[in-house]
Amino acid sequence: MVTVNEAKEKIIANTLLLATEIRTLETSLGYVLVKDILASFSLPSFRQSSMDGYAIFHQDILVNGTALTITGEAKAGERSVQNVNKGEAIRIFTGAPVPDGATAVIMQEHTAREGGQVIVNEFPVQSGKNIRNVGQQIAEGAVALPGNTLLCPGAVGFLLGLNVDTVEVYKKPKVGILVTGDELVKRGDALGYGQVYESNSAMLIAALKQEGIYETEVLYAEDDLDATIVALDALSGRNDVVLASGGISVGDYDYVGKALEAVEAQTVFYKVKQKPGKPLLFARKEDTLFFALPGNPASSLVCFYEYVLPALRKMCGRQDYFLRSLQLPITHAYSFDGERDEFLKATATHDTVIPLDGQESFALRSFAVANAIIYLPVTQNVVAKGDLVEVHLLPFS
Ligand SMILES: Nc1nc2c(c(=O)[nH]1)N[C@H]1C(S)=C(S)[C@@H](COP(=O)(O)OP(=O)(O)OC[C@H]3O[C@@H](n4cnc5c(N)ncnc54)[C@H](O)[C@@H]3O)O[C@H]1N2
Ligand code: MOO
Repeated sequence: MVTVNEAKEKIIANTLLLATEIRTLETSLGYVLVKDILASFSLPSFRQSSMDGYAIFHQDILVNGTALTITGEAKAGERSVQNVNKGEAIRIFTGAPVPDGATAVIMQEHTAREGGQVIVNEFPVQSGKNIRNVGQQIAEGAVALPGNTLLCPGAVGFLLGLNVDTVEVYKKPKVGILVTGDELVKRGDALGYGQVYESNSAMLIAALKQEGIYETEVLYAEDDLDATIVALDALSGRNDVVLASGGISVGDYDYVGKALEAVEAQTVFYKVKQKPGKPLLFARKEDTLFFALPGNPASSLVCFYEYVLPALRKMCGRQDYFLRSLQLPITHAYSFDGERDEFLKATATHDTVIPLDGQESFALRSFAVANAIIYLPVTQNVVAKGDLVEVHLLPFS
């Protein structure tokens, strides 16, 4: 039996980076860059107006109400290089190239048009006003995004603006799920006495999708050692991570531990001082990781978020692999006995955390509305209303 922190350390120490691949930018959301990306040209690549108005030479404006002669027009997409001379103005629009000689753009609202002239109702005018300079966002040759950046929608847009069309990223893992339990019934089938609908595989697949992991497969094994070995062997041969659901406790029909031994996966730890999820087993065979998740649905999901998800994120190159953690005051007093740290399903608001009713490991009802997990180590087994507690935010929050 290991502590929660020991379990996390052992998992992270046994998790290696996956291979890399080249992806188009459009399919790279949620992937992590392997190397720095350099800007192959400056952004903006030309001096750009940030307003609709008039491009002028700012030193022409010596008093409020100065009149300038309009000599041309520059709209966004203008391809010819224009020029502004002293005493002149060029009508200009947002995003258009600023004519040579212009040192400021006066926004339209600060001007009045009188025939061929524009009256500038602004004084003094700063040099560079409303002009985006070449390279103001990023200069040619500079690091546009460093290696290890997790690609978000903003990153996709930024890189496309730099004409980057493919990126080298860490692959996402293939995940195999083994479902055990003779009491389980597939959805759609009639539910007999003593049976429950199999829901862990769909729940785990949903949690994987939230991480952008879509290459998943599910195998079912009846409560039988040989069947469990055959299924585990098949899954371990073609996946980076294998999640087993159920059959990991001490009952006569719990075969997952023995089957892991039979497929020569080395147990790194079995059992964690925690509630729920005590019988969690973590094993490794070469680069393949095995997590035997306790069958109780809430135990399975807590173990997924606290242990599996950090490993998956680390494999994909992420450096912030644990759930985001913060301290919040708890809204209700809570205490527990025993020697196991507790994870409580909870609702976190911007300034408090509410522990939910229904913390039993078979109950998913609380998880269905939770956006956070409260982590209470045994050293904090009595908390009063308002005490600060450690809160782990779930990915959807
Ligand atoms: N004598 C002991 N008994 C148990 C201990 C213990 O230390 N000594 N630990 C308990 C704890 S804690 C947990 S958690 C469970 C874990 O047991 P298993 O991993 O072997 O899980 P199962 O027995 O297969 O199932 C438990 C429970 O969850 C339901 N289940 C399982 N799989 C699914 C699924 N895919 N979809 C929906 N529901 C599922 C199953 O029907 C059971 O009700 O062991 C305790 N016992
Ligand atoms: O892992 Mo168990 O979840 O304490 O029922």
